[in-house]
Amino acid sequence: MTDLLRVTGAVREFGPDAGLFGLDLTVAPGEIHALAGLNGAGKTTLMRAVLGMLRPTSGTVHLGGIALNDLPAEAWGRVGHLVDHPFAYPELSTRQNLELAARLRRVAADQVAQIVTTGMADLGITRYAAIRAARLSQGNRQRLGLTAALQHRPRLVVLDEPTNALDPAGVIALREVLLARAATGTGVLVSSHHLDEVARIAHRISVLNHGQIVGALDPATPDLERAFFHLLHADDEERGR
Ligand SMILES: Nc1ncnc2c1ncn2[C@@H]1O[C@H](COP(=O)(O)OP(=O)(O)OP(=O)(O)O)[C@@H](O)[C@H]1O
Repeated sequence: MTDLLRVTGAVREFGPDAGLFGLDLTVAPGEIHALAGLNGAGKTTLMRAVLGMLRPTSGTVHLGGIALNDLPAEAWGRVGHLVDHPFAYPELSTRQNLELAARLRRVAADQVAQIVTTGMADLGITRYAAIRAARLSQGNRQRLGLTAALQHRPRLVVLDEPTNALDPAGVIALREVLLARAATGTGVLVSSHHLDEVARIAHRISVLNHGQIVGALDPATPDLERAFFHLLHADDEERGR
């Protein structure tokens, strides 16, 4: 089966210790692949490279077997992402923002209302449908961004620290949506600092350190935190740090 995402040898150096340094990664259909790593390890940079927001100086990114440069515009309608801060027009309501997001993802006009209604219910923001984005709390703004990333039922989902600012109910709602989507073949690349939460949803956890994947964690490992630091320390020792 073709991987929904394949990154091969991605390099993008910002400095001797910052960027991506020959990174390989895949996401298969139905797989939730989590990235864990300390601040500055390169998780966001990797996601930005995957989404064409920055260009690796070498290496390749393929989505559904097609190189990023050759990807037809409509293929982006099968991708959903939330990287950096959730974007929303402050003067538009939650529903209006989501309608726009759906149209940008090429959802047919006669399906937009239904998709937005279902998306808001999935992430628990229906009661804020008529509220202007400028008035939303940080967590509800995050839910709006997540709904925009997920409502059009993309085949590949890329989420950078999606539980940021979410309350426990939001964390559970997101978990349920991601698990349900993966069960129907969606591939998910997700970064998080919350190893316990990652362990609940991920099929695979890759650990990034200094722009490289230095190992994998088994989500069923009882003491994930310990295993995570063990991998990091072993890598740092190898690098002589
Ligand atoms: N556009 C840029 N110009 C220069 N340096 C950059 C740029 N983007 C990222 N970096 C640097 O690359 C490194 C990796 O940053 P990145 O944001 O990918 O880390 P991260 O793993 O997502 O960290 P965090 O967990 O803090 O979000 C950092 O040292 C960062 O300062």
